[in-house]
Amino acid sequence: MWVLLRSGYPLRILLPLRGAWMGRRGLPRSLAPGPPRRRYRKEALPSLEAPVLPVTTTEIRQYLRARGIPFQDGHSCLRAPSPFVEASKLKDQTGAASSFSLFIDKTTGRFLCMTTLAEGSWEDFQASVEGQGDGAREGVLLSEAPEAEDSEEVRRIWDRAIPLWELPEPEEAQLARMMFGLTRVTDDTLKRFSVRYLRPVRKLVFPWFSPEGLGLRGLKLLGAETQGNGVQYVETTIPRPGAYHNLFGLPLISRRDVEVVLTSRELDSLALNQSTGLPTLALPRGTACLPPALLPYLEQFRRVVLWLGNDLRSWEAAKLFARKLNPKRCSLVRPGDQQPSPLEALNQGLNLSRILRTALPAWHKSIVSFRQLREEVLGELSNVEQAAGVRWSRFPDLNRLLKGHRKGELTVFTGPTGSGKTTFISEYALDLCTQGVNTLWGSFEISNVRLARVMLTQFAVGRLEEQLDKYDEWADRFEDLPLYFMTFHGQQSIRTVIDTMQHAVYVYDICHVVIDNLQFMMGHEQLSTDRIAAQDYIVGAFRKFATDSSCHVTLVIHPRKEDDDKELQTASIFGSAKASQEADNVLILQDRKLVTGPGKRYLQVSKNRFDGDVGVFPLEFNKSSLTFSIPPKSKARLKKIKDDNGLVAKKPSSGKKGAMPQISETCSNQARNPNQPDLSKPSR
Ligand SMILES: Nc1ncnc2c1ncn2[C@@H]1O[C@H](COP(=O)(O)OP(=O)(O)OP(=O)(O)O)[C@@H](O)[C@H]1O
Repeated sequence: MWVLLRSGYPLRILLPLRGAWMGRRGLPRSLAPGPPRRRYRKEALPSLEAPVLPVTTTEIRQYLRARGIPFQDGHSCLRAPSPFVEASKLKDQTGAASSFSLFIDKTTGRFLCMTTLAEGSWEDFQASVEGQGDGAREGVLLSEAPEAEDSEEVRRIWDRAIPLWELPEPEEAQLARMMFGLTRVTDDTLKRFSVRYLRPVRKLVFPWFSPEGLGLRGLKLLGAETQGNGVQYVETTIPRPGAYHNLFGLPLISRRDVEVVLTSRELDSLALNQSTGLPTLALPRGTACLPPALLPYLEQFRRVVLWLGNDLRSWEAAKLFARKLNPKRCSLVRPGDQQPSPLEALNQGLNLSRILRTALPAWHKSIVSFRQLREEVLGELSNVEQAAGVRWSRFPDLNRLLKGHRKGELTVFTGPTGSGKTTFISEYALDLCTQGVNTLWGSFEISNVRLARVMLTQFAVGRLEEQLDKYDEWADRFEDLPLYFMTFHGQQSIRTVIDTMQHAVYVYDICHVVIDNLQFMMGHEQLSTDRIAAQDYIVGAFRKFATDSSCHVTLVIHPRKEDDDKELQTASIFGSAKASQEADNVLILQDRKLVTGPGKRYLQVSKNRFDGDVGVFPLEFNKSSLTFSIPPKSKARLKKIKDDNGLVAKKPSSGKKGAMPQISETCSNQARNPNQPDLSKPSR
């Protein structure tokens, strides 16, 4: 595979480093290729470069027409003859399919040549068309064939793994089938998909074959661990997840197939294919993301059914992925009691073809009737907890007040200068990110290095300066988080920032963007003479982005100057009331103590559009770990007392058993602090 080390977007990816994953794979030493090794990769994308404006589909079309390059319009890509085919030594002359083998992503302009597997950015494509091709091909298209050590390991594992039915002991085979829920999956199906079993570690092995059948590119190992009454699956991929672009099942797809069912797990694809006979593909990273690099492989399908799982998160992911695939050709299987995941459905003896027939079209016109919405409303009602969003693991009080972190919302966060806003919001976002919320940071004030240092310290919950020998271990784990940083620093135009965010949502399936802070977008505005109008415009742009992209935006805004002895209120947010009206949630970091609660700060949730609960809870800062979350053991036990504001906090008690560990109180919007403006009427 070829990859480019250049892109027009000011995003920097934290690429996972190698080395430590060998331990995490849990492979026996005999299978591990020698002592742990560490290789640093080059930055995939430049930092601090002037951002290049993204290209639009119209511009791509105009460019191709102006250059006399014929093209066909596809679902997510344009297809054109590949300028890389001639240069290639491959002699694939199978006619029309290979003559239009270049796929150009309509949203990003990135290209992939299916014949040579060359890929690159829109600028690189232009460079090769405009005669700088040879240089570009040699200099920019740097070869990234699977790394030799990976290939060796892939080969070693694959050779050691055997088909399930070749296990010498029938009991062992039976146990393995039970662990993976494969009792109803036949040997024929396992054979067709070339699934093997690695006995020493009791893991299933799913191969990743090159599209042209040129060999094994990678593997996914799946382990099953019992947890309570259920089973938890643990995945490991080679290469690392960010480079693992396997659409499992691709070798079984024929060029004539026009319909496919996408699943989030290989096991589901086995079940579906066996019981319906339909072409099925499993996404490499489940519901976490649909990398655009895979879209060219899905272009041939006129209909795509997404059946990703049986929870609300799978449903949300299916809706997001359908946008990329072109909703007009997508149908979605809604989770429900009678519509579990495909493997479960097979095991329960349900009719999978019938479930597929109930799939709902993903495409909605601008005006919909309740009939089209009723299934979605039912989904929310029957999954109340999931509908409340992802819950924080470090901040139970935030769960109590906000209930969770939901897609498509705008959170405005403010607090006095230097009070610890960045530090708090860093931990708040990190908490969600560790739970699989794909996060993009826009830190305009402090450098990404400093921010990453703060986050890493919070991640390790301790000072790393004093334990540098542990640095690699923590850094390796940190790099596996779905965390990305914009490389902007200082003033930026809102248009560029929003374009970058849109790009990140498309490419990395970002669900949470943190902007620290809004003031850095004010300077470049045409309207800078009227700073309040400029801020309103910017807040409106973030609001629209959050809604349209179904992505949560957390926006840090400085407060207006107020007397030091006064607490901040919603009305203290700099600018007009627009920010608090547009926001779904307003959080205020109060730079003072909650009467006798611990810590010198407290967090106030002063608006909560989801269910109206507002309230306060104290934050205790730990200087060595830079965290505000209270470690469960040392949680202060508190008893109720009233603070000046009429809000209720609880006072530390002697720590007797049974005392409440929580120190937050909620109050409904009706019983709010009289100093707060009435926010019960949403502006939208
Ligand atoms: N509760 C706290 N007590 C003491 N120090 C803190 C606390 N919270 C953060 N700090 C420290 O104060 C410094 C400033 O914190 P931070 O940058 O998070 O504040 P901020 O509110 O974002 O600042 P600004 O208003 O400049 O954006 C950091 O060194 C941080 O470690």
